[in-house]
Amino acid sequence: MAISRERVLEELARIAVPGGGNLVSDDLLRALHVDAETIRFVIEAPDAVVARALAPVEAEAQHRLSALTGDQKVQIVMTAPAAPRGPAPQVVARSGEGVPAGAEPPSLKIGRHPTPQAGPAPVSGVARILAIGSGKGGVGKSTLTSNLAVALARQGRRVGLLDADIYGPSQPRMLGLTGQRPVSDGQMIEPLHAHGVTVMSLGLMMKEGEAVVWRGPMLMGALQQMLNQVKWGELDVLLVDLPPGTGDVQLSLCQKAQVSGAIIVSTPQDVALIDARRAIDMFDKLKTPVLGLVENMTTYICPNCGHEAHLFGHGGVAAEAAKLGLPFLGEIPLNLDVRLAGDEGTPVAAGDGPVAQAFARLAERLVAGGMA
Ligand SMILES: Nc1ncnc2c1ncn2[C@@H]1O[C@H](COP(=O)(O)OP(=O)(O)OP(=O)(O)O)[C@@H](O)[C@H]1O
Repeated sequence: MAISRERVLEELARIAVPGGGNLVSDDLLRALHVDAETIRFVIEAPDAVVARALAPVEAEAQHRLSALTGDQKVQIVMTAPAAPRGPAPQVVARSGEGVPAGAEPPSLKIGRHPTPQAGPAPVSGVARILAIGSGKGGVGKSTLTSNLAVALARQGRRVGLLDADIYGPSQPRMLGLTGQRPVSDGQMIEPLHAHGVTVMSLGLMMKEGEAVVWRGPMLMGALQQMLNQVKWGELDVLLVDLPPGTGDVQLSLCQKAQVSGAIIVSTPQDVALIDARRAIDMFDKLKTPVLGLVENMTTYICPNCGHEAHLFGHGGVAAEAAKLGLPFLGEIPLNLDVRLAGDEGTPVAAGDGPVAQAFARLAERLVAGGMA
């Protein structure tokens, strides 16, 4: 049985932490994400000493939640803010996906302090950087990014994809790269290639079973390395798959790189749209142009009877785009093949059929508009 976000919070509020209080009342939880398949969150300790003291609390949370739900995978990450100085991030982390068993991460140390730079800089050889964002997790941002990348590559564009979703890097799985590691000569990283797309993921740089959460300067340094120490080659467009929400990664990316624009993905429900508006506000504040909105998981057509249903509503994102005076870039149907293809490592956009066509239309629109 899958349990709700409210039930997760209720259970976590029962877990006492050293010194009194509980995980919820002491405001130690970050980035809680609950969907039918996953319960994921970060426990953020004020420092590394407290993080170590909280290890039994993390274990209890893992145990309690796993006992409550048979269906959802429970992924907990413990982190403490980076120290003001020092080369390595203070990570006290476990769990995570996309990291192949047994494989060693490349020798290049990722997660150092950023090197000073005057302002957002271009990435050598990369003509455009597009940030793919969403206010809310689980709306299909990573799915859209991988499929859009493949659709653009099929139209002859030279495409790169940077998976910067540090809370759950899923691109290695979605693009069929699980088990592969990029190599590095200690200075530069050789990216991977899948379905015509040049790919790099923060997830590929981590040790097995580790989900690293950087904050502030460490995160900025890691992103800077992903942008400048990866041999991207000549690209027409680099798509950056952001974590959900409005956090440090978004901020770091827009401060460090000349981002041409952001595309916001949302499902049509009001709750998702409220979060999408927050993401749009954030990009406005960061002076990154929002190029448009995409509605995901729109119309569902029953494969058996052809009946058309709108499980999450329909048209909400187009209406919101019109209200905000932003382009509506297109809609992607809710379709089982999208998930299955993503799980199997060959995005649906690599094949034929109505969903592949929907991604192809989106890609055409971006190319025609000079955005990709
Ligand atoms: N159009 C669609 N039809 C069917 N399933 C979809 C569709 N879009 C996404 N999904 C599925 O929904 C789930 C969440 O998608 P995805 O991981 O892309 O979301 P996300 O917004 O990137 O989430 P997060 O930011 O939390 O990683 C995945 O299992 C994916 O296969």
